[in-house]
Amino acid sequence: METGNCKEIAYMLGRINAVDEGAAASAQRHSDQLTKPPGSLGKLEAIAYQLAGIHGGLWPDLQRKAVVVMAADHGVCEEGISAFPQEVTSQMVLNFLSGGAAVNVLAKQAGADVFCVDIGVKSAIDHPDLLQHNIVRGTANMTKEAAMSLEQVLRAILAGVKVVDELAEQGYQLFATGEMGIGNTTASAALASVFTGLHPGLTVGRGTGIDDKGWLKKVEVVEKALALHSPDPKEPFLALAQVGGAEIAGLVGVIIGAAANGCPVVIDGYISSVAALAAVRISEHVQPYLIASHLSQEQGHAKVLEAMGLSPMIDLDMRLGEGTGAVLGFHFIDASLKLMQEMATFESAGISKE
Ligand SMILES: Cc1cc2ncn([C@H]3O[C@H](COP(=O)(O)O)[C@@H](O)[C@H]3O)c2cc1C
Ligand SMILES: O=C(O)c1cccnc1
Repeated sequence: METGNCKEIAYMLGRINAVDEGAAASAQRHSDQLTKPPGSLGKLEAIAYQLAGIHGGLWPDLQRKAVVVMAADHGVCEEGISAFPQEVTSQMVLNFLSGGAAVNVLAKQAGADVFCVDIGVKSAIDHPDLLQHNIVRGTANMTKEAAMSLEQVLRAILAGVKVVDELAEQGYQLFATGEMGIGNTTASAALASVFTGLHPGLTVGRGTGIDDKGWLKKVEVVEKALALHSPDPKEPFLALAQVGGAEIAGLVGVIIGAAANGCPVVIDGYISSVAALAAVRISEHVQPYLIASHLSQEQGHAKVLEAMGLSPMIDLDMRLGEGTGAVLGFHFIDASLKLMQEMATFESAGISKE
């Protein structure tokens, strides 16, 4: 492994501070004085305590929001595991850049900005708004060889960290993970099996909408890749190289970067959650910075979230990715903070507690 990049990642991990439990406890004390039975706002309360803990006081300003969409291609597409052709990855990149994708619409509504990154797209795309961080022109077919080298994984992670460092420098305070990569639910299922120990029959989903026959094939493909590489769950960097994807590694960097900058990061669906689980396996210190947004329809998502001790805010039967669920989650984060800041207390409203 290239020692320079290893050192840089170790340095990033060292920048992650423990959250302030005292601030989280003060947030809860404040919340318990508001005109509602304690705990009755459920996860909206829990999120507020978590945000106070991350911020180190009451209340963070999270006006400037960014969703980072990592795009990459997958060699495993050769095995016929997606309902859509590989070209859709780069076609969708252009769609993100012209503002026409679902995530663009939802981000605009939530007051967030979309940043699209070429981290592993097969052919170069020349566009002034595309963040150019390509580390591989499409991964290799994981059923035949490692998807990437360890070096490429490290470079992808560092690229994700760099993107977030620059956005944090520009004043962004809240991040969401998004991705685009035809075939990436196959890589995600393989990694989910590695990290949870679940059989591919429980981690492989329908992705873009494959039928029963396609699903059986996809399970076989993941089984074959796992049999070839025998990835070790205790070696997350290597597992990412063997059966991962460049956008998944890039999102690991986004998550580490957000935590290192003291910013909460909202996790989207299956692919993003697998990236978050890989990040947690790299360093458990990132976990307190994670907020799960929605429960994807993709089989295995609930188990991946459970493995990190996360519980999603919403379940809208979505299965799109791009960061769509995470950006919807921004609304609930805003709602949580507004409630804490604007509700009356029992005392100020003259309401009896007992
Ligand atoms: C038009 C279109 C837009 C998308 N936006 C996200 N995805 C999602 O579907 C892909 C994963 O599914 P699979 O593993 O089955 O290929 C990813 O690109 C994911 O972001 C899309 C897929 C399509 C077709
Ligand atoms: O949950 C997701 O992120 C997802 C599910 C299916 C297809 N693309 C993304």
